[in-house]
Amino acid sequence: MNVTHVRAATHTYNVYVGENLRHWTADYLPKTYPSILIVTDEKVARYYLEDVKRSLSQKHVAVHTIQSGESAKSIDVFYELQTKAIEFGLERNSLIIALGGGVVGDVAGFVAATFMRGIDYVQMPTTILAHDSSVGGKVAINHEQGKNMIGSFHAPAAVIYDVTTLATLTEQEIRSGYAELLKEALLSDSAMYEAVMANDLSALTSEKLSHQLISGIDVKAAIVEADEYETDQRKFLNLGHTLGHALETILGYGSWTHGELVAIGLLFAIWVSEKIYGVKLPYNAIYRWLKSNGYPLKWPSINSETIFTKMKSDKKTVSGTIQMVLLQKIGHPVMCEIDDRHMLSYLRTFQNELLSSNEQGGKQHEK
Ligand SMILES: NC(=O)c1ccc[n+]([C@@H]2O[C@H](COP(=O)([O-])OP(=O)(O)OC[C@H]3O[C@@H](n4cnc5c(N)ncnc54)[C@H](O)[C@@H]3O)[C@@H](O)[C@H]2O)c1
Ligand SMILES: O=C(O)C(=O)C[C@@H](O)[C@H](O)[C@H](O)COP(=O)(O)O
Ligand SMILES: [Zn+2]
Repeated sequence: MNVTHVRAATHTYNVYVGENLRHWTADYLPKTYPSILIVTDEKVARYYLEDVKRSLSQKHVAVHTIQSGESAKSIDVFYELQTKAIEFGLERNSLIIALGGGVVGDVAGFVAATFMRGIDYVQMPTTILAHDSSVGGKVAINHEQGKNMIGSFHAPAAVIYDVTTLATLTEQEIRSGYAELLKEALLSDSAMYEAVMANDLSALTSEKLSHQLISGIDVKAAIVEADEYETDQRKFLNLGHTLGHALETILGYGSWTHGELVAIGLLFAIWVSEKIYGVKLPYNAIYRWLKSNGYPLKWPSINSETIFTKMKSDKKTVSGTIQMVLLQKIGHPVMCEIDDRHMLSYLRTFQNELLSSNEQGGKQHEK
């Protein structure tokens, strides 16, 4: 088992990564809690809920199972969970366990952040993507006009990541989660980037995957430790998300996965970086890797103006100007202010280039 200690400015907690940890949940909780509410989703419940319940058998435990998928990051599910917490009798010293992927973690975490003005919660991630979402304390629900618009920072009391649960993920969810690993690699260094790109997702061993998840968690933890509340370098963790979040909102939550759209957003960020800084980044290699691993790299049927308008409501926009995370080279992210005229033109040209490379089966892109 691997333990990463996250020592952020105002919170310290452990991230445990290992096999079968769900059978020993009580051993990894930071303290004893008189009552616990487990929040999970209907798919995860089928596979793993009983194991977690059994591992807490001596406690006062209730379960609330929400629908599976992005649509659960809603004000209705948030309210439903608050009602459950009140009716079950959760108190200030109680615990919420978020057993599931990023959706369960984000909505249950936001309930924990706000119930009685904040109680403890523990993340038990069950997706590859949730190596990212379970660390760092960003919790939120969506507004129909914008992704994660209603939320808070609320650090977990611990993260218990049982990597054996990843065996039941679909190929699409493996791809989605791996996009965030690619993001962390691009923020980190060439060694991690090469290691991530060296894998064909259909042949990924659980040993290699665990190793890479730990690297991803370490990258994320280091950034969160340096800037817990995103006043500065934590913004870099949004690489690929300016476009990704806009598309997710416009397409309707859950019609594409978060990671699939982050993957397109990463390509766009790299493409814009090459244009603005005149640098050569591995656009072609990443395009080919994504393509050969089955990522849907088609441009969704939305025009650039609509996407541009949505991008302007990104959380990093300052005084109406889009601030986008770009790369000067691998491991060197920068924040770049992009005026409206340039951003619109980048979106249009990138859309056309992506379309034509898809038609030609991945034509080499020229800087
Ligand atoms: N808070 C953060 O820092 C942060 C970071 C990245 C992403 N996110 C958020 O995370 C969400 C995406 O998370 P996700 O990709 O984990 O989605 P998810 O939670 O919807 O899980 C994806 C799907 O896999 C199923 N599933 C989960 N675990 C499974 C398992 N072990 N076996 C089989 N099926 C399983 C779920 O039921 C769901 O259908 C987005 O809302 C995104 O905004 C948050
Ligand atoms: O932890 C962070 O900080 C991130 O930006 C991680 C992202 O992968 C994640 O999708 C996050 O929820 C986006 O945050 P937001 O503030 O842009 O909603
Ligand atoms: Zn993300």
